[in-house]
Amino acid sequence: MTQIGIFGANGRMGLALIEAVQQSQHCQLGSAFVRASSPHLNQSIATLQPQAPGGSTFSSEQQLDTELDVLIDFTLPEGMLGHLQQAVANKTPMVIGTTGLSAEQMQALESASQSIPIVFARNFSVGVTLMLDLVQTAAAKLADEMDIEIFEAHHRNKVDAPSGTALAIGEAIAEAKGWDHDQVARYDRTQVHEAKSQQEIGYSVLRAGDIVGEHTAYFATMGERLELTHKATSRLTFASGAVRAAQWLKDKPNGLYSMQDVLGLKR
Ligand SMILES: NC(=O)C1=CN([C@@H]2O[C@H](COP(=O)(O)OP(=O)(O)OC[C@H]3O[C@@H](n4cnc5c(N)ncnc54)[C@H](OP(=O)(O)O)[C@@H]3O)[C@@H](O)[C@H]2O)C=CC1
Ligand SMILES: O=C(O)C1=N[C@H](C(=O)O)C[C@H](O)C1
Repeated sequence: MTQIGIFGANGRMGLALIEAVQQSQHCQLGSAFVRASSPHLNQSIATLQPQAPGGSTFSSEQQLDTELDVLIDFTLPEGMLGHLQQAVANKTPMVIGTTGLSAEQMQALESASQSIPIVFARNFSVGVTLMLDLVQTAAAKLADEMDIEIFEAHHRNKVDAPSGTALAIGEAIAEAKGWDHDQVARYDRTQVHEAKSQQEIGYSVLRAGDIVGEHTAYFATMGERLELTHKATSRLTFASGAVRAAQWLKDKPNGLYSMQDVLGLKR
């Protein structure tokens, strides 16, 4: 049995991860960590997640259990970096789904992967993992005059924008086109008083209600438009993917892995 430690265990994804671990035949909930200052510290997990093992309680992220096989982090960038240092100090593999990382934070994650094995994915669903491959095929095969735009929609509480998944889709397209993503990404057109350029990936964002996560890549030209869309309707989809990644990661050598590696979809 793989013993899993979950950071941010009281969050939306944390609670879904507890459920996914419970559903897994190969994993067990080792620890459900919350901040040392959290009102949930030492509380019964069942008060927030009825699927939790009976009698289990939230514990402090400052008291990492060395018996854990894999740590999972879906928090915020600053929190994730602290947890990453703890994982490196304990030599414990880590699955990371936190989005909104800066280039420097991403670099810190990459250098940590020289010391421990890490799976990092901005979307742990099977559908989006496949979509990253499909958009690369479309970008490489469709004519250069195709306009490329990416739309994403999420719940009102999401704090980063565009979503990590939207950026992953854009980066995959830029790679297939041989473009520098930072040069071609357009996040805001309000100050741009000119027509769309041929080498431009436009992003648009919607935040409303309880939308779990929707992404569309558009490839459009005169008279036709191809849309590739993924819609997640349950956080358990991401959580099950992350638990699958944790099980896969357990005995891997140090390095940075993607969900494409986990699912065997790497080109
Ligand atoms: N890769 C993927 O497939 C997916 C990624 N995500 C990403 O996961 C992350 C979490 O999303 P979600 O669960 O909706 O967010 P929530 O706000 O519901 O939960 C965030 C959790 O992180 C904790 N946290 C925040 N900051 C810190 C910190 N500095 N130190 C320690 N803990 C901290 C919070 O603790 P507290 O309550 O005490 O503030 C809370 O437990 C986001 O980055 C989101 O984009 C989400 C879905 C899928
Ligand atoms: O914050 C979320 O909810 C989600 N975040 C990830 C992202 O930023 O792409 C993945 C998913 O779409 C849900």
